[in-house]
Amino acid sequence: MQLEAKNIGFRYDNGPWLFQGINFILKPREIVGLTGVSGRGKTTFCKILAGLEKPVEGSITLNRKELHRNGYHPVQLIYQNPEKAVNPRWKMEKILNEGWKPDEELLTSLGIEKEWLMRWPNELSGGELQRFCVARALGPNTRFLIADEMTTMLDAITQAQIWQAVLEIFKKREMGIVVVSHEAKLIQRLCHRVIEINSL
Ligand SMILES: Nc1ncnc2c1ncn2[C@@H]1O[C@H](COP(=O)(O)OP(=O)(O)OP(=O)(O)O)[C@@H](O)[C@H]1O
Repeated sequence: MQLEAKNIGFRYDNGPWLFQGINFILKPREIVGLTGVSGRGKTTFCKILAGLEKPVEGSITLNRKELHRNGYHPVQLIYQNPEKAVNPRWKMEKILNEGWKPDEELLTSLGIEKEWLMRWPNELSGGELQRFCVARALGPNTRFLIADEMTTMLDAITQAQIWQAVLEIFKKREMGIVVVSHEAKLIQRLCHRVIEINSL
């Protein structure tokens, strides 16, 4: 099982190319850091990897097969801002169970309190909301996780708790993870290798 980006090129509308000719392979049990100057297209590349944006050139394959957007996607993306990733008209319980039903053990390891399930998204802090987005993304069919500044907005304790829970699942399930972060220390601590988007 491998996630492969082949010869990827992208530009918005008819604007300048953000990047071209990107080749990248992510394997199970691998954590890869993705860095690069702001605005070079890290988030855009993450969206392409997760099938949320179509590349203008090249292809994304999982086990050499093209990915389709119907059903639960095996490549899950977590953004920096959880508010943008949830439906504000749904209560947290519905948001959590959108793709699968996370078990108690996962909820506890992510520090999600039962009482939060009955709230609306705007009744939770950013850190509390992000825990839900992480739980939602870690369904049994997730093979690759793309963490785009996933814990950037959070304090050090919440950041550590979330990463500990994610790393446990990473080991159990033999997933692959891409970590986008401007924090050199976090990248150094988590990643087996680091790539720069400009040099891909
Ligand atoms: N929907 C869009 N339409 C047009 N341009 C866009 C769109 N989304 C992003 N861009 C532009 O594409 C470029 C790359 O954006 P992207 O968010 O991928 O960069 P990034 O490397 O992740 O930046 P940062 O590190 O600041 O998050 C930016 O110049 C941005 O303004």
